[in-house]
Amino acid sequence: MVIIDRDDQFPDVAGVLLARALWRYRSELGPVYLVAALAVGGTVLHLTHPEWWPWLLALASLAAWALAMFGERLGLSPRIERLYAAGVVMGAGGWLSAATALGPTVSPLPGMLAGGVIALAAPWWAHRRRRARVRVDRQIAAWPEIARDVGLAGSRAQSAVVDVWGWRARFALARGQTIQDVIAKVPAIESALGTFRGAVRVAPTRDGKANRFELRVLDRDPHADAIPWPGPSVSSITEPIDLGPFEDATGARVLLLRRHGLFGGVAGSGKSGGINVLMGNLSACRDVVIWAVDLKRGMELQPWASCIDRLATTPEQARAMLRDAVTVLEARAEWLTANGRRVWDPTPEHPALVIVVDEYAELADDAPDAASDTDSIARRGRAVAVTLIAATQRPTQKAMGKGAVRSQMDVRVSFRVRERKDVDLILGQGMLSAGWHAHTLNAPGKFLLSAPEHDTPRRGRAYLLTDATVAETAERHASIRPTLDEVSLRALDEAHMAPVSEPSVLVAPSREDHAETALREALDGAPEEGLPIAHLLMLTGLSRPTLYRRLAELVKAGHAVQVGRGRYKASDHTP
Ligand SMILES: Nc1ncnc2c1ncn2[C@@H]1O[C@H](COP(=O)(O)OP(=O)(O)OP(=O)(O)O)[C@@H](O)[C@H]1O
Repeated sequence: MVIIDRDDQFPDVAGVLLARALWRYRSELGPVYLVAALAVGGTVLHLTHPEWWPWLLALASLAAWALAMFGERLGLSPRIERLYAAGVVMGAGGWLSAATALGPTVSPLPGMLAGGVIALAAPWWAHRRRRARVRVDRQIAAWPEIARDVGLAGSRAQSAVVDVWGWRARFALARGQTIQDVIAKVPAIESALGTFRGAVRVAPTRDGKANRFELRVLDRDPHADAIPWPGPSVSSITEPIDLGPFEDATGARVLLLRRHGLFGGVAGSGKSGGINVLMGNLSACRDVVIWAVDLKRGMELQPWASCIDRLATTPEQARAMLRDAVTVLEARAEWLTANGRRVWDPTPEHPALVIVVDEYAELADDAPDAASDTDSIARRGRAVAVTLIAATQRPTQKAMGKGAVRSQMDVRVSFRVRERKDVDLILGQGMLSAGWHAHTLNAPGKFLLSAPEHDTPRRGRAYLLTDATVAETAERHASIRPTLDEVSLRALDEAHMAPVSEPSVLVAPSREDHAETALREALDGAPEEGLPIAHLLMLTGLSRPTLYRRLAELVKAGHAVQVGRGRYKASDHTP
């Protein structure tokens, strides 16, 4: 409000206000300014240089042609925008040359000017990007004030662009301010800019300068629709796995070699979807053996069974599997020491072992005595490429067991959480206040990724695998799954030999001495607890990889079952 008393210089103040309004609304008033410029220009040129009209016409035609052909270089990317710009230039130039030759008041020039302006101004006023640009310019102009109000005084905008989702701008920070300060102020910035909640993103600039940041304000959510999985992004565990795109369409790629991972989020937030993306990629890697624990009776991971070397669906199986994983870990560590090596480099012959545990809390509840094994894997698994991926709703210390498992998780993927404090639980202490607002994720599959190479909160959306995609992918990848290496298998056999009781039915090779028949007979005659690999090797005379491959095929075909701890029997056998 402006209060003017009699002694004030009213015309001055009104003039300033009017000039300000004319400047502030320059974009909306653009067509009016053009009409005024044409009328004045036409009058002056008619009075001074009426013979210039052919030049003006030629110039307008040339400019219109250039805009139509090369307007993209001036930022007029859509064809319709280039044609509009060319039309305006041609219309204005044509009118100006006519007014220069004949005089602007000669009929029908005034009518043409009025009609032309109305026709061309309508799309100008309605144009979405122009209006967005104007809004952005105003918000950027107001930034010094906004910055002061939200506690970032001294920061300033350097550039801004409007894009399909909204706009983004690059800012310079005042001395001593950091990007973490900005991230912590995101809700305040959203309020000051008048956006909807969750519309503002803050990220480092591409050059990585500590005193710069990029602000992104979304009008539309790039993650509004589910994103179909495009297929595996890796063929080796040594490559980073793409979980889904961030909002700028770059992939949320994360390396899982020598890293343990935690996937957290409330029921229905898309954890299992995230695990499916992971399984789709891991199963495509020839240098990974996958073991999995799914105590929901295999509901989630069963569709991947043909790619999973060992699937535990009961607490006993899980306990045995984790004990075996520690055996593998120790054998590999010994082998590394004996061979003067520091780390286990995964290859198809020496694969990494990744153990995926769905709903980790059930494991901690139903098999609490496995805690020391998970603890060992978490602490000592990295060098020997034995890693743990846990999915859970709330990774409280109770849900994660008593050990150090949670603190050892290097990769954290947080889907939506119910309460703010759960952010720190999944992503780590202090992450909520550092701006990792997983409680604001508003659709299943949206996640925040924290890993050594991902240290700022960027929203991703996991790819979605349909049931048909899972079935088809699992079937395709089943044939390329590797078996464990000799070092690990030998250690497992040795560990299993000791407590193995003799089979209650003695199984002899068939009369034809055919390995295949021997294997079927051995499985048929196996005791309830199954026959160990060592016995099957002895009975069939097959090489270890062939035996494993044949067993996997028999299991897949439903002729044999893995009873646990490297023991097999026929699926329909009667001991
Ligand atoms: N990435 C995604 N994109 C789109 N929709 C998804 C995505 N992930 C999951 N959904 C949808 O959300 C639903 C629940 O997802 P999901 O079963 O993965 O959740 P969850 O967190 O594993 O839940 P629970 O803990 O109960 O198993 C799915 O049925 C699916 O329709």
